[in-house]
Amino acid sequence: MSTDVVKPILQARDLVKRYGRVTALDHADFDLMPNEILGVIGDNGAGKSSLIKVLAGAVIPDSGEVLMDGKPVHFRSPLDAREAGIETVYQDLALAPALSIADNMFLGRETRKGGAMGKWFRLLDRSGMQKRAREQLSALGLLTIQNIKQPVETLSGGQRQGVAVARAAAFGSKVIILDEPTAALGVKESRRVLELMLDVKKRGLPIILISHNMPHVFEVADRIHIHRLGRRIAVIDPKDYSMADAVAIMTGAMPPPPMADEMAAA
Ligand SMILES: Nc1ncnc2c1ncn2[C@@H]1O[C@H](COP(=O)(O)OP(=O)(O)OP(=O)(O)O)[C@@H](O)[C@H]1O
Repeated sequence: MSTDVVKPILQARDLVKRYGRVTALDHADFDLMPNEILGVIGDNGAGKSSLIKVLAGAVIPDSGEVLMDGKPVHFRSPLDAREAGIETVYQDLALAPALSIADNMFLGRETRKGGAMGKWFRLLDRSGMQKRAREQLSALGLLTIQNIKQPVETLSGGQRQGVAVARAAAFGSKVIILDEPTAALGVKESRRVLELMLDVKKRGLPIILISHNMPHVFEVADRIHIHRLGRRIAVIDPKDYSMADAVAIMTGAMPPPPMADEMAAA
């Protein structure tokens, strides 16, 4: 057996975030291991979004620290987190409906043509972007989206989610955060998005999955972080607990198991 200790790729320690009198994060900890899908569950208002926004650079905590590969990082904006390799797909997806799939994939990160003319006129490298978008979608098995020039508004909800996840996978070099990726989808579309997540994981990118959908979380997550009243109260292996147990821990009806494995990993 290998004696190497696998270290978390992304961590948070002792995060506190207050909004006036509301304490959204109350000394919250977090650990994401390389190459895992980590489910994050918790009741409404437990502080999941606040936690994820700190990790994504969208919220600056009052205190506590975030570490990547064991080193403290100080995200002042979502751009800082993106530059560190963390890509977040929020529920609203932030896609531009009238733009094509390829344009959406490169939104805000357009590549420009080389050569004197290209540089002078800052010409977009449309064919290059389309080629990369096609490669990315096909690598993730999303080839049913046939035409890369098709406007995103003509796609189904599941296909849009696919584009958003493919974009995150294309640019996220370290971590992908998915906030309720299946919330607005039907059964078949949800299935494709869950498969897509497993594909992304197979390609070596860890995923943080925030979801209220227990069957989805239990289906794909390697571990489940349970958040309650602003902090992590447990991390469970879905093989060892039932969904009913997870909900009971989440709502305080059942005491959380000790955090021993987390202590060892830290
Ligand atoms: N920008 C804000 N201003 C004021 N209060 C906020 C803000 N963001 C979050 N809160 C409060 O902080 C607490 C935690 O909210 P948060 O959205 O992080 O929880 P959540 O677990 O993601 O909830 P949900 O599952 O309902 O989305 C809640 O009481 C919420 O009302």
